Amino acid sequence: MTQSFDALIIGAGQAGPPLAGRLTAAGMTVALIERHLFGGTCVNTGCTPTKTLVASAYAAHLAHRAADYGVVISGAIAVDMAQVKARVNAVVANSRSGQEAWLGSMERLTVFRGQARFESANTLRVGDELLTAPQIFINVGGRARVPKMPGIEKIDYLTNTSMLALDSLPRHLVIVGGSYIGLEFAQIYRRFGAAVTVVEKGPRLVSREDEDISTAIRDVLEAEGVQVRTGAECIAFAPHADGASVHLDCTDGEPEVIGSHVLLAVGRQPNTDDLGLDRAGIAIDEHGYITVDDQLRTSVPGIWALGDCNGRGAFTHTAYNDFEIVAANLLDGEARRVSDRIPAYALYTDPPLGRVGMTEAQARATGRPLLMGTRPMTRVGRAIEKGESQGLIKIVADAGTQRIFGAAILGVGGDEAIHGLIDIMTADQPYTTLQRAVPIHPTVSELLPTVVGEMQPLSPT
Ligand SMILES: Cc1cc2nc3c(=O)[nH]c(=O)nc-3n(C[C@H](O)[C@H](O)[C@H](O)COP(=O)(O)OP(=O)(O)OC[C@H]3O[C@@H](n4cnc5c(N)ncnc54)[C@H](O)[C@@H]3O)c2cc1C
Ligand SMILES: NC(=O)c1ccc[n+]([C@@H]2O[C@H](COP(=O)([O-])OP(=O)(O)OC[C@H]3O[C@@H](n4cnc5c(N)ncnc54)[C@H](O)[C@@H]3O)[C@@H](O)[C@H]2O)c1
Repeated sequence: MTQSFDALIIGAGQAGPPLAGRLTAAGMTVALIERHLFGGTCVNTGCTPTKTLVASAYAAHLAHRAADYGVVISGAIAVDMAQVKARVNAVVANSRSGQEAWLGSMERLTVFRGQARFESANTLRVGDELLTAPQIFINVGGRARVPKMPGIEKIDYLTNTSMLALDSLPRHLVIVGGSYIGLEFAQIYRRFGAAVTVVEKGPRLVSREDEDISTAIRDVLEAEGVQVRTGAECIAFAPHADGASVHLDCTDGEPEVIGSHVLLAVGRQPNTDDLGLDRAGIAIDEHGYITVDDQLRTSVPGIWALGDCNGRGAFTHTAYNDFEIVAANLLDGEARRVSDRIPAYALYTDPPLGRVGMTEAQARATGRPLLMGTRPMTRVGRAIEKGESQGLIKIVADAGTQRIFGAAILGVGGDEAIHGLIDIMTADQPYTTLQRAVPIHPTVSELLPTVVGEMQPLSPT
């Protein structure tokens, strides 16, 4: 039997549930289909568990540094990995069950458990059920990409999902991929006491960032004992008595690393391959991302794609912003667009990297006259007082319009302090407005007016 609704939502990740809330509140009947865990990637295998692990790793790190603060710990410092995992599981379970309870209590919402597939442009199949609606919202997210790499099928590799099942310390964790996922896990497990090697095929870590930022992050990780191997262009795997061997073709260093565990962190791929998109005629790009316009409409009228699966963002806040855009356009008579979004994100190494807008390289590529200000965290009082003065602040602005183009705050509290700049960019105000504010002392944010006040013309190179 076919059941009819006003709208269907596929996926209970970051955009689907709040959209269900808005649509049902507007009086619509909605079916939401989830095949696995409520909360999707962020809650279950992404942000929430990893940032909970970051907190445990920070505690371990600080315990080892206790003497720097005049604190005496008598006896050995140990990490109980089973306890660490139990803490993660509790935080995740709490978040997931909150999400599930919220959806369960939503009037006019029917939740289906199972894999949704398109039968046509207005009908989905979920097991034996056929669901139909004039509007369909796709929020299917993504999963770890496992590229064809020589020997990969012969070893037991881990992904961000299976990493979370570990409740003992790897002897030597080899991480393939030196970007967000790889670097967060690298520092976490190094601080827990594992030997860690990061193998990155590119010439530097987090290559989307400017070179000075990449270098500063590498310095932080290496100072803690993480081995970094960049330029690893010819990676191959083979089973080994101690786990797995990873053959490298790096410009320097040993040509082989033996790891007890191998984590693949080489990017994500959208969950669009088993959705029956072709039966609805929904266009995808060459990587499987659903093609959308500036208002997140797919190539088929009445069908939208939100979150990681549309390739327009890869973060929880961008997925949530997709929900806000679609809801505003459909229900509030607004005309919000993805292209109005100022890119911002954080990398949760310690210290974290807070980022907004363009990198210096991207700003230079505009050809506009630029101003740039930088300040090492060794000249930020709050960082010195906390004994955490690694990193730097860097702000680039348009010399003509006085608008900030972008900024990076790699330093203690950088993930929070960056919001002062996100806000002024969103308000479309000149950087001089920042200099009228009276920031609180002592904070990292209080140095932002100083950095913009000291900006100098950037010579073209
Ligand atoms: C290790 C890691 C750490 C991360 N840390 C951060 C961070 O600190 N900050 C940040 O902003 N982002 C972070 N991210 C990224 C963030 O998790 C994602 O951007 C976000 O979860 C995307 O949300 P989404 O709603 O698009 O998809 P998801 O959260 O992936 O949700 C999609 C849902 O759809 C369901 N689904 C898929 N196909 C079907 C189908 N056919 N039928 C029914 N249901 C289906 C899935 O089961 C899933 O529940 C991290 C990611 C990883 C992997
Ligand atoms: N703090 C956060 O917000 C956060 C944290 C983790 C993940 N995420 C999200 O998850 C997404 C995926 O993260 P990711 O780190 O897996 O992917 P990524 O796409 O950011 O980086 C993949 C890295 O792997 C390298 N690589 C690719 N193929 C390789 C190979 N064969 N051998 C060695 N290195 C190789 C790339 O050069 C790149 O540095 C991110 O785009 C981000 O949106 C966000």
